[in-house]
Amino acid sequence: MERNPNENDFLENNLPENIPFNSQDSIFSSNLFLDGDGEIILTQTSDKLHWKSIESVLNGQDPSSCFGIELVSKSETTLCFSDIYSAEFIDLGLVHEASFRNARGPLLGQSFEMYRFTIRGVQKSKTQPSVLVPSLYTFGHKDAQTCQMWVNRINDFLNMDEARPKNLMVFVHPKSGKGLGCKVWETVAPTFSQAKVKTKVTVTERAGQALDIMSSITNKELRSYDGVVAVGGDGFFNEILNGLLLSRHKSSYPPRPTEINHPVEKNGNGPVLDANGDIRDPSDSGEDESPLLKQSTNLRTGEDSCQTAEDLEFSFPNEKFRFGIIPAGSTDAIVICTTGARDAITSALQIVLGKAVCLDVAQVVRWKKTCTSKDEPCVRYAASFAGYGFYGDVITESEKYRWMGPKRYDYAGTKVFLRHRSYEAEVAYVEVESEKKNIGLEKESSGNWTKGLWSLLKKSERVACSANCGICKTKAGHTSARCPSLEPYSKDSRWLKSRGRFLSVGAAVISCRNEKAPDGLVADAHLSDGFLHLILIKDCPHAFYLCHLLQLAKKDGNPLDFEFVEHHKTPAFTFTSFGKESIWNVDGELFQAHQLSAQVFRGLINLFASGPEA
Ligand SMILES: Nc1ncnc2c1ncn2[C@@H]1O[C@H](COP(=O)(O)OP(=O)(O)OP(=O)(O)O)[C@@H](O)[C@H]1O
Repeated sequence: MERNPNENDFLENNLPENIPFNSQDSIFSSNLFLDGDGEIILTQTSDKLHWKSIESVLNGQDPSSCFGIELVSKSETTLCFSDIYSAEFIDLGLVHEASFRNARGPLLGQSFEMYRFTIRGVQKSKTQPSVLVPSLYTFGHKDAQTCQMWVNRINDFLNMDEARPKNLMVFVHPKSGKGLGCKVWETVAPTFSQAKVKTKVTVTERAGQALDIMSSITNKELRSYDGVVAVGGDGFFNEILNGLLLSRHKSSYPPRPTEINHPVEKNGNGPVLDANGDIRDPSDSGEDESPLLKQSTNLRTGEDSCQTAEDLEFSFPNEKFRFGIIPAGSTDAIVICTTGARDAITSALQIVLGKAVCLDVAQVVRWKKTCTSKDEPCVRYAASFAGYGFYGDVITESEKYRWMGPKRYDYAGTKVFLRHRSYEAEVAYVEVESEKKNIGLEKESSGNWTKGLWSLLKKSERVACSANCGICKTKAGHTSARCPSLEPYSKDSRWLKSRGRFLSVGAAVISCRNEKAPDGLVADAHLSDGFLHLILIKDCPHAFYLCHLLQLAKKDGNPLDFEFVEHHKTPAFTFTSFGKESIWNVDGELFQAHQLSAQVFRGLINLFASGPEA
């Protein structure tokens, strides 16, 4: 049937009988021209756009292959509104008919001059399900008004979606990773303008600048934004997170190590129970509170605070205000764990589409910087990891070689590994009921450096975090940032203690997947499970430690299934060093602490991300 592409007409109530649309679903339909394809019928339903080639509609056949010639385009496409981020009118121009592909390559079809509009959406990469790829469709019609009407209809839909950001603060770290921070931003900036998201961009000139801006911005101004985006690495994200939380998150601190009076001893042979455990409620901190601790309590109750009532309104978790990360760093573990990919475009698309995922955040409180310094609490928030010993030494060493870029971690890691130092320390952590059975199993299978039965059971129980993760969504749990009255642990919580020589002490908030450790340090850590995954690596022969590191570097490896490795899921722990060393690594940044404690706040922040695809 010969059709003139300029004879576009509305087909609603006028569709030929053989058009397989459910007319009840169909809100609106038009006969349009799709660039690179030909005439189509575009239909809008309550949640998607759908188009079908007019040829296939009229002839009831699929024209994607004809006489051995394969059409480049598919005859039928569906685009959910949740996957669309832009619709734009683009005036008069050429629109091309379907191109054919034969053995010699694509052949161009006829072209027509028409008014046009574009729709931009996303689709999953065929090879990597977590990677999003932008898609662009150009439609044509002889009548400008028809094009404009479609653009308005689609934009009305997109504007109704309150999850999508309209106004964002963006911080770009130009020297991040390989020094490509600005280039990365230039690559993704068009996505934000296409999606009509306003951005206030600051390219940092020094370390600490983003923190200063985030902490000094008034809450009123902050509320005019839908979130803040870091273009950089984990350390840069950490700086922004701290800038926002340090002055605004209201909570009492976890107890200091000296407050854990009678923790249950655990000398590497399973726990020894002590009925006299007396743990003070951290909110009853007593008279010897430091000024900072007092300030925190005041912030919580609102008493004697220098902040105005308006300032107090910016609370956490905050459903509206989200964080975003566009990866440009050396490790980018937070991006990999929250999007499943290390891809700037994927991150940008997830941001403009308004995806959301909750993230646990650890509050790390340093009580003593060195063994001789005075008690003075100093707080840092961590979104991925806090570690001592090996991890602290690697970060200290790697800072000397920042000029090497991401390779500095390999070099520093090798140097520190060859030194094979261990550190005397004491760690106390809150026992979690559901974890008791694991400790029992661990004890039963002890006696070997590897854990035999225990490792098999643990491996089969592993559930990695993924998009729409059931574990992260469970409301029940020992801790919830959504309910500020709930502390991560209670007055009755029992603390267990481990003292000895450690190669490292680490607490992972998330799995910490990265390109060097494909499953992360803790494969079954979740974005919002409400746990710190405490990993204690006891002093062991050099070769055994190497085995642990090799397992860490392997896909489906078992880095924690060694007798010298303890893994405890806990909402809080304390740490005291018994040597001179006191270097911690908090989200990849140096933090000197001789005595510290940490607690996790479940789902404290929201991120523009959808979680990794399984
Ligand atoms: N303009 C700047 N010049 C120097 N340092 C900066 C600047 N802006 C930010 N920083 C600091 O640089 C540190 C490292 O940044 P970032 O995390 O982006 O890079 P990275 O260390 O290469 O990546 P990763 O943390 O993923 O390993 C952060 O602590 C950040 O505060």
